[in-house]
Amino acid sequence: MASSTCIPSTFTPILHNLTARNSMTMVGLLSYAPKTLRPLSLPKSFGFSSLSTAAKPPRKFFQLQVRSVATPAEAVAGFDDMVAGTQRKYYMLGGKGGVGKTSCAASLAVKFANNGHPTLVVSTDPAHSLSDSFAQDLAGGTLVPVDGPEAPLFALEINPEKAREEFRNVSQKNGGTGVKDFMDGMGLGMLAEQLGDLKLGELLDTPPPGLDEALAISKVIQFLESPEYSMFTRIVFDTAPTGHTLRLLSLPDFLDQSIGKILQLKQKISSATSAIKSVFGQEKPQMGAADKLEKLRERMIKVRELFRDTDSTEFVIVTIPTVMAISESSRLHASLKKESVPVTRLIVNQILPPSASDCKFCSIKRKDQMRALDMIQKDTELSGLTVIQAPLVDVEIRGVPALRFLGDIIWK
Ligand SMILES: Nc1ncnc2c1ncn2[C@@H]1O[C@H](COP(=O)(O)OP(=O)(O)OP(=O)(O)O)[C@@H](O)[C@H]1O
Repeated sequence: MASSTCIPSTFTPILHNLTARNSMTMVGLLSYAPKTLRPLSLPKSFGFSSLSTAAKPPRKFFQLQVRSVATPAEAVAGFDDMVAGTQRKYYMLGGKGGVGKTSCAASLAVKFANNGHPTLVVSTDPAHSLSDSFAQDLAGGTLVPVDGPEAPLFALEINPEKAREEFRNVSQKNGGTGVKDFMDGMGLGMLAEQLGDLKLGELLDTPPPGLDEALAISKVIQFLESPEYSMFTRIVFDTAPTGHTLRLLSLPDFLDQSIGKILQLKQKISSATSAIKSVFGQEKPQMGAADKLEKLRERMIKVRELFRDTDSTEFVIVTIPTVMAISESSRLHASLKKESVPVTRLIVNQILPPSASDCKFCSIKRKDQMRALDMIQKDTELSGLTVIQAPLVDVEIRGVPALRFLGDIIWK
């Protein structure tokens, strides 16, 4: 089957060279025709084997060597399903550190935008790399437009520390030392002892791992409630590494419980202090903060619902072909399944191309990778997932053209 596509005429000589060496050279560079276009038909079933960099972009995307590697992604991934409809959908990409979560998330966001979806890509990983991936400064915790794609694409890097600080302030006013001091001052020591039942002190002093992530996602939900965000029909999350994600899944329940207790206590404090106030004329505790806490609790419940909503949400696991990464992905999938989080796709990233067999080191490495891929087929957790194989390319995936390039390989 041939697919019609375009090549910038300014780069034709390079294409000719490549074509002369190998007639299957062209697939990867076709998407990167920026201004002057010339239609060209090429077989769709060729994959990339490597990409080499020239001095200046976008030229580097035209020095591409392609072999007739059938891209397994093609038959199974179903990007058409992902892009269909204007109802808002959320995609969460997660996996072990360094496997390519950010690159895959950013490439998906670019692809959605280029398919007409106003898209938001959000990083909730405390170690943000979206800015690096888009080669643009996206820091600051607000919506930043990404230059390049056809439909609007915005990025948001949530600052989890700031979110935690906010939470801490609010909680302290309601049930932490703020309330404790207040109650001690009021001679309400007995009531203060009830604070011992709360896991709140523990929560504030040694925040459970994953709290940052939960708060970051809760922050996103807060943003999404505002009209400014209503335009987005696709929202892609670049999440923190596996450990955080697993802890995050159990966290909403934990926080929900803790906050529920705080709010009950607030009720008691409120009635006790109003009685005292009527005698001594003291100030009431600040109730605005409790409302904020209630809001946080509501958002936590929404986070939990969002993660489990099969109609609008999909969690995509990203891995690499090593035994360690695949074992971790298997555990991640088991945990996601247990929590009823919808998962259908597994991206196996950074697969060495067959051409790597020319080098002894690469050839051994590739054999290892093939064994790891076999492991997926035998793994009871992973074998049922749609596996998308993405090649290791020999240039860093940075900037919208590069992400578009990667996106066209992965998301088909
Ligand atoms: N298929 C690929 N081919 C070549 N390089 C890749 C590929 N995928 C990712 N990379 C590179 O690997 C590095 C790590 O990728 P990325 O930041 O996407 O991983 P991550 O899983 O988000 O990492 P972290 O867990 O640290 O956030 C980057 O330099 C990226 O350009």
